[in-house]
Amino acid sequence: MIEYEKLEDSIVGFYKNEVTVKHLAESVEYSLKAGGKRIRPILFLAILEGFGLELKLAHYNVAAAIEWIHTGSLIHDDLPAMDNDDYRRGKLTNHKVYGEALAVLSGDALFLDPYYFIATSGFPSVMIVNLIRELSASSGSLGMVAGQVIDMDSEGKKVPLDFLKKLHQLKTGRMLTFPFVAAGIIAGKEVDKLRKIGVTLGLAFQIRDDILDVTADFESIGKTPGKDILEEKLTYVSLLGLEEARQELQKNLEEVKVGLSSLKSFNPTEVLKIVEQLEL
Ligand SMILES: CC(C)=CCC/C(C)=C/COP(=O)(O)OP(=O)(O)O
Ligand SMILES: C=C(C)CCOP(=O)(O)OP(=O)(O)O
Repeated sequence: MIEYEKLEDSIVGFYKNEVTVKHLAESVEYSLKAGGKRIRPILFLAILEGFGLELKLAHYNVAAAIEWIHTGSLIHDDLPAMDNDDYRRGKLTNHKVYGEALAVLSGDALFLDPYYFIATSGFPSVMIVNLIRELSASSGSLGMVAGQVIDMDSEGKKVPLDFLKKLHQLKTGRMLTFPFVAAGIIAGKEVDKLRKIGVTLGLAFQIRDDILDVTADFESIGKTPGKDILEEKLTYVSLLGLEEARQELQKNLEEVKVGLSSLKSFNPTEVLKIVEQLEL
């Protein structure tokens, strides 16, 4: 059973107890504690359990590291130089409260601290190297950052669906694929198959976010709806329309479910529940 309090302790404990620069710790904690669905760390822990592993502190710490990079990316994504958003997770964005300089540095901390946390997790050295390689490739210039650059370049442009799919897979998909790959590395199980499932889930997740931007209200998403249209963002909805975007979401989620059910020595029940919650 995932212990959600333990997960929260791993996510905020390092900043609360070990970071001595007070306003840095406060700014990072503000964004970490603002809420958020925690889908990436929860997926990671649920996959480990699906393979029959008993969850230990080191697993919770890797889960926290995933949430740190994700939260750092949201702080940077909201900056005036990027999406210029005032609200995130139902609260004012980090730069609105702490100013742009500390917001940039808080994001920097959240991008870099995971490597310290994973390196000191106590896993065997080879496993640590593999986790670090995958996390860097998922979040840096081979993954999320590349996706964000392409996303910014694409504002106001019309491009083929394949291009948008690639963009979504880099910007959002990689950080949702990492929980699958990391769990595979730690459990010593089918990493290639898990990676494929993660890529599909990551794409589905961003299609869902594109749909919610048009259909949801502030209370349910905790951020200003309608921003994609305002900023002329390239989305599944702008390219395909709402109905086809919904169909694409469902198609990808079904593919994920089939993939999960095909894994050997794996109980997919809990992970399937998370996937089903993404249906709209
Ligand atoms: C390196 C950086 C800064 C990466 C940001 C990655 C990311 C997933 C941003 C959110 O996407 P979005 O803008 O589509 O979502 P939201 O609607 O939540 O802002
Ligand atoms: C990748 C995208 C679409 C940005 C938001 O991610 P989440 O929807 O997971 O945001 P939180 O719940 O963590 O706030």
